[in-house]
Amino acid sequence: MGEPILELHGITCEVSPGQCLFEDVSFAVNEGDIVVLQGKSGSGKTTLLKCMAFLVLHKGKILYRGRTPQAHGRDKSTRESEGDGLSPFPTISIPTFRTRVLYVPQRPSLLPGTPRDFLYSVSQLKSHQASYTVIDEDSENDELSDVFERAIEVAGKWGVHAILWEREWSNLSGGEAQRIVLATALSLDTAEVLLLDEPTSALDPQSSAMVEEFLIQSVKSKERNLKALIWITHSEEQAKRVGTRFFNFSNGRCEEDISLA
Ligand SMILES: Nc1ncnc2c1ncn2[C@@H]1O[C@H](COP(=O)(O)OP(=O)(O)OP(=O)(O)O)[C@@H](O)[C@H]1O
Repeated sequence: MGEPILELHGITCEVSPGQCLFEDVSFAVNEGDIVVLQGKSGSGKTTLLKCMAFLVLHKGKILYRGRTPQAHGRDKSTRESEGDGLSPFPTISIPTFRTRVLYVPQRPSLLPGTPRDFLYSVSQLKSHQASYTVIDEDSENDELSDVFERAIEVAGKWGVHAILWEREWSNLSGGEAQRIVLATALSLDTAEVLLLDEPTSALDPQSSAMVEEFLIQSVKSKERNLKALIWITHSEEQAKRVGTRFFNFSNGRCEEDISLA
């Protein structure tokens, strides 16, 4: 097995001073892993995903490809002067790290405009563009329209009509918005790890099965950057269908259940 993609070392999170939600969460995510996170409502699953994406303050260390994102972000000369061995991966910053280890919310909350506007805005962020080989304005536009076509195609396979990309977020159903958010994350194709927060919670069983199968195949595919998933679900059946590793949150701890693997 190669180097882990992501490593959590002693992650501890306090939601308010002195009130620890969970402590000392440690595990490594390897290529091909679909890590299922389960536990009672309020146990801290979403908060752990947000810690992993550096969206919530925490203690402990998170390594991406063997380094903290901050260390990836230090420039080459600084790292050399510190006697730091150089990673074969390009330097990145925290915003770029968040595109490689991408948090996908259950549903978009209060987003303005349409999904199409959203996809174009996200694609144009510098952190996302760092992943593309942009040579000139024409190739940038080509890349954007490729991403958009891919997103429409992926969502189309899950029964989302192309016209919905032009509709305001506030006028989409929960299930439509959920599939569009997921299709956006997949079509951007920047992430090696997707942090999925109950990705099918608003879907009917048939749509849910299509999304599950697509995500499993995307991790196996060598054509895309995606290499692993962290997947929160409240469904035992879904956990068994998709998971390759299983973690449970209970009493402020997050432990792997190796009997299910
Ligand atoms: N910013 C915050 N300030 C205070 N408490 C918070 C904050 N964010 C989350 N919490 C609390 O932390 C606990 C864990 O929340 P979290 O969303 O991580 O749970 P969860 O396990 O994902 O729950 P669910 O299964 O219901 O989605 C909850 O009690 C929540 O109210």
